[in-house]
Amino acid sequence: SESKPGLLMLAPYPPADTEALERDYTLHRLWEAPDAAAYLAEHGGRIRGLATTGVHGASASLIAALPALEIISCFGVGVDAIDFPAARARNIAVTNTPEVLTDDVADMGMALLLATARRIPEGDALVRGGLWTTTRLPLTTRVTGKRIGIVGLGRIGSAVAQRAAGFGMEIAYTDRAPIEGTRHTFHPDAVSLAGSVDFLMLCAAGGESTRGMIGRAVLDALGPRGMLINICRGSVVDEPELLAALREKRIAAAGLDVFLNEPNIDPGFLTLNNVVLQPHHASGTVETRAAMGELVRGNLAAHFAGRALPTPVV
Ligand SMILES: O=C(O)C(=O)[C@@H](O)[C@H](O)[C@H](O)CO
Repeated sequence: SESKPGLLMLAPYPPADTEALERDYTLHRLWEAPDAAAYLAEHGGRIRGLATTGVHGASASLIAALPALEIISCFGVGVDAIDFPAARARNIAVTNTPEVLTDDVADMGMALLLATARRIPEGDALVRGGLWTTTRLPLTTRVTGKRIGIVGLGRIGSAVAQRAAGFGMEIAYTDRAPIEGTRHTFHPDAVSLAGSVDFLMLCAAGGESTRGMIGRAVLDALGPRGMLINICRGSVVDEPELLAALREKRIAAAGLDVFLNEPNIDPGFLTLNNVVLQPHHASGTVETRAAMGELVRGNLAAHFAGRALPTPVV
């Protein structure tokens, strides 16, 4: 039997995190297996832990292929890629990395909002292209004092609100229900919210309950001067509708860190000049990824030592 618990990794972690895990676990790197199904058939019975990411999660079929699985530890706060009914049915613990990434993700939200409103990538391209002597960047859109609508006033949404307040912005939000103790204006749905703001910031959890919630009605309510920022999950947006709204200028612009089918996103985004694109990197700072790695290891170590889990997903 393996002296160190078998740990299956679905996607590479930062090298320092993989090295640290290697010390305490028998690592199985599924992405290196030429035939994943054959690999799981051979080694699945010895896997007690599963190390996932916010994007590479645990399906019901993968969980079924791991009869000895005890814990799923996600390198990320978003657990929409994990099949919870399948995990619960086997009493498998699930953990994630909340809080440590909140500030960086909220910072990316404001960075995308400012880059989109002030057309910073276009200005950068104009100067690099040597066009400054002949071309003027069109006048852009003010952010300070404008109205922002936050879809999902959780940890990240609240951190965005805090930053938006620093820009003197008027803050409104929608969520499943009004949030106790907040002074921001509540809207019962995203259409009503979008109709009353200049910027719509998406900070909702992914998964079935929010899939495609930002569709044509919300985009048309946001309108031809409105801008959409997405720092949560591509699945929250009806992407073909977003592409059409951007092409037809039914909304002014968008700043996007997340998409459907990452990293093979819809090529329709690549030719638009009214969208700022990022490679799902909102938590991608040295500081935050190190803290996320520590939490992943902390949860695994606690589980295998029979201690309380630091950040269980309940
Ligand atoms: O936390 C999440 O849910 C994320 O999506 C991101 O912080 C990570 O980039 C992702 O988990 C990849 O590791």
